[in-house]
This record gives sequence, C-alpha cells and structure tokens, in this order.
Amino acid sequence: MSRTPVLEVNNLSVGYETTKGLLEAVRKVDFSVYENEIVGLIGESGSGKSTLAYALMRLLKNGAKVTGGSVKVLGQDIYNMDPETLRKFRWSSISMVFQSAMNALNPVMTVEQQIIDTLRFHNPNISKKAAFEAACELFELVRIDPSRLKSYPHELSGGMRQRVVIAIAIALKPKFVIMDEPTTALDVVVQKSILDQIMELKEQLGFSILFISHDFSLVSEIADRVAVMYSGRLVEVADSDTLSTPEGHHPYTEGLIHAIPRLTDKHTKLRGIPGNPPALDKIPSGCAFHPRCKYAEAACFTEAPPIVKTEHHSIVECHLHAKVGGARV
Ligand SMILES: Nc1ncnc2c1ncn2[C@@H]1O[C@H](COP(=O)(O)OP(=O)(O)OP(=O)(O)O)[C@@H](O)[C@H]1O
Repeated sequence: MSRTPVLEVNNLSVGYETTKGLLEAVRKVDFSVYENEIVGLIGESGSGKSTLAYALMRLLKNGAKVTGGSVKVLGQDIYNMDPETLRKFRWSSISMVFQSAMNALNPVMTVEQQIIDTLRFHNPNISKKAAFEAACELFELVRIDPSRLKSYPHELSGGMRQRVVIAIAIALKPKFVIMDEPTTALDVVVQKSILDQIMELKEQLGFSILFISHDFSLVSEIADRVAVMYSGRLVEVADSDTLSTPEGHHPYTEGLIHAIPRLTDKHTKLRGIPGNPPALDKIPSGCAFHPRCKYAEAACFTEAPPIVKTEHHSIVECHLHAKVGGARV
C-alpha cells in the first residue's frame, strides 16, 4: 500500500554562523512523515532536534541557515515559496507547538484575542461572531471551558496554557503539526492528560505529527516510528514496536534504551551513555558516536558509517551493522 507523505526531507543541512565559522547542527538528513503518522524525534540535548524543527517551518533564527537539501510539505518545497505563499501555508498546512507555552503566548493579550488573531490572519473576512464561535469550539476541542477565553496566559495553569498553544496550532486544521517537547515543563499527570488529548485530536482531525522529545519511553509509546538523532545525523529510524526489542539497534539507540528507568527493575542499576555529545566544532571523524561507543572498531574512527537496513526492520547508520550483514540502502 503506498502512503502519501506530508513531509519529505532530503539531504537537509542547517548551519549556524559562529565566531568559529559556519558550523552544521543538522547534517544531510533524510526522512519522511506520512499521512496520519506520528514520528518521534529523539536525541540528547544538543543533537539538533530543535534546529531541524525550525528549519522544517522555515522559521530559523538569525545566524542559522539551510546550507543544503530540501523540505517539502504536502509536496511543496517550502524554501521555494514566496513570502506571501509561505505566510498562507504556515499554520494552515504545517504548524508547530513550541517548547514553552509561556514564551509562545503573548502575556499582555487575552487568549481569546490570540486565537482570533490567528483565525483572522488567514481569513481577514471572518466575522467577529464566527471567529468567537470558532475560538469556543477550539477551546472545547482542547477541553478548556470557553469561559476561560477571556483569561490572560498568567491566569491559566501550565497545562491549560499548553492546551491553548495546541488550540492555536490546530486552529487552521493543518495536515502536519510539529510538537517540540510539548509536555516537558509539566508534571506527569498533566503530561499524560495532554498526550491523551493530542492522540484524540489527531484521530479526530487527521493530522500527522513530528513529536520531538528527549524522553525515549514517552516517544516510543505514542509514535508509530522513531527517528534517533545524534550530532546532527539521524542514526536510526525504526518502528516503535521494533524499539521494544533492546537488541539490534544503533549503539546510541541501545544506550538510550538501557538508560530508561523501569519500575519493575527495582534493583537494576541504570546504564547511561558515557561522555557527552560533541560540540559543533568538534564533531569526531568517521562515526561521530565512536568516542562513546563500546563497539567502536578501526573503521569507526576514520570512515563515515554506511546506512544499512537491519533484520530488526530499522535503518541504521553504523559500521557494526554493515559488518554483520545488514543490507546497505
Ligand atoms: N544560535 C546558535 N548559535 C550557534 N550554535 C547553536 C545555536 N543554537 C543552537 N546551537 C547549537 O546547535 C546544536 C543543536 O542544538 P539544538 O537546540 O537544535 O539541539 P536540541 O537537540 O534541540 O537540544 P535541546 O533538546 O536541548 O533543545 C547544539 O550544539 C547547539 O549548541
């Protein structure tokens, strides 16, 4: 069965202008997200997840720029769009839930005004009454009583604020939503209820999600597929079911799996990954993960690893997997 991609990323590189020159934080990344799919993007802090997300929205901040490759959303290359087409396309076809709700919302405007502004921005002719009704409907969708529309962001709880940000992201019924750590700042109970809600909204409205997080267990629970990022590269892309098997993965993925605390393993010591991810100006030669990899061999120090398909249905970028017979892709 052929699936329709909502996002196609080809050979994408993104760099930052720094005092040390242009340094790449995303390095030749390829992946797709299909209709109705949730793809999780995980990796330690600094692996390039947010840089990639902002590049997909064409919202890179000053000092950051795409240095190669392409991004297609619903078949359209967003870097070939003129500003007016992009303005209409963003939020109505692709939208984003940012990491911090407090930063995403304007503190001196009521949330009603912020939702109505989003609706008006794309449909200037919408009547006051229709915009208000649409805002009430959105609040009901994200399970906030519409009476709270008159509130300012600081008058709402953290969970409610994040729900408002989600309401704004889905206001124009986009087909693809990027969620950058949408629940990180919330306690686990609120986190769970927001995740359940995201899943419900996805079913109801039929959008695809790129869900960014550094929480491996959370991502493998909600995503259909998971992409693992390390030092600007996607080192493994696997079905979530495949990730429940601790073996057969990229050594970095294996390390992330072993670092997950499990309630049933009361007496098992957690095994973290030794060392830290490299700085952008100190990316190791060969495989960037080799200084932290317990399996590293001579080739890993000098040669870029091949991308191979493993018997566990993952695509991994690793010399080790190529050696044990994975098919190169
Ligand atoms: N404005 C900037 N100038 C230079 N380097 C930057 C800038 N912003 C981010 N970086 C670097 O780019 C790399 C990727 O950062 P990015 O924020 O995309 O990672 P991340 O995986 O999203 O991390 P986190 O989970 O902490 O948000 C890091 O090495 C970071 O230090």
